[in-house]
Amino acid sequence: MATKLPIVYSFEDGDALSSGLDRFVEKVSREAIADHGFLSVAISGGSLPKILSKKLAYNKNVQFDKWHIFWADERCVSHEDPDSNYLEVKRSLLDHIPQIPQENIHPIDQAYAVAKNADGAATEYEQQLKRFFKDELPSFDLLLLGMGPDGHCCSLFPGHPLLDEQSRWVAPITDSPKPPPERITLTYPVVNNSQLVVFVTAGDGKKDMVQQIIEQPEKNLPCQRVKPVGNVYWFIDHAAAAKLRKESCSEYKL
Ligand SMILES: O=C1O[C@H](COP(=O)(O)O)[C@@H](O)[C@H](O)[C@H]1O
Repeated sequence: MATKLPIVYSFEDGDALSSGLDRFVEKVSREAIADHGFLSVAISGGSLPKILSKKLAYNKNVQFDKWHIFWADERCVSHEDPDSNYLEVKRSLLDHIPQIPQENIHPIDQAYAVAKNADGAATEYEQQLKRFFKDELPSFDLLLLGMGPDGHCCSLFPGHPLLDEQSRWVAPITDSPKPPPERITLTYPVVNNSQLVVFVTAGDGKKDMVQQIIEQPEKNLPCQRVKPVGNVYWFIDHAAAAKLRKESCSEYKL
């Protein structure tokens, strides 16, 4: 079977990137809700939540009351800690959208996180997924992922044994090269059973890695191992796209 190439959209600046992403997410949400009544989405931390929320948090055309929000990875810290991916998504998105029912927001368990018990937190999060997806391998409508400067996504780091995890849906990590060391992450069986994956990244500091990931597939970096059921999209700004060949980018149209 032919390998599907990622679809790359490059935008003039941060504002244009957020607007383009907003329209795309609105469309994915509308289609998922029309198809099965809800949108299941897992979101990363890092720089993504702010870029995502800039426009989406004020979008009145999205049926947020039908959203179920999960985390693609999380750090084992309290929900009030500045390192918490939950806190970042809460502040930038959830606090502006009261329509999302509290029971539709699915963060990591606080007690395990505060105790830095990554194994307990991963096991408990897997239970949350089992309840929501009725014991079937999770099939998110949408994964919104960031990309670290080393090419990591979720908390799946280059060269780490977790890249080969096949049995757990959510895995603990206690030696993350990027602090904090204790985290949990979705694994590839779940990531690659998603319907759509959207990578979002911006800035000059990401341009070398974006070029490698898009134009040197043989590197087998963590972001390159993401092969969902549907397409992989990249939403980036011109600064992050600076080293890409023109042919690597597509015209953005919905
Ligand atoms: O540690 C993490 O880093 C990545 C990338 O973050 P960024 O700030 O370079 O965008 C993020 O996607 C992941 O969720 C987070 O835990």
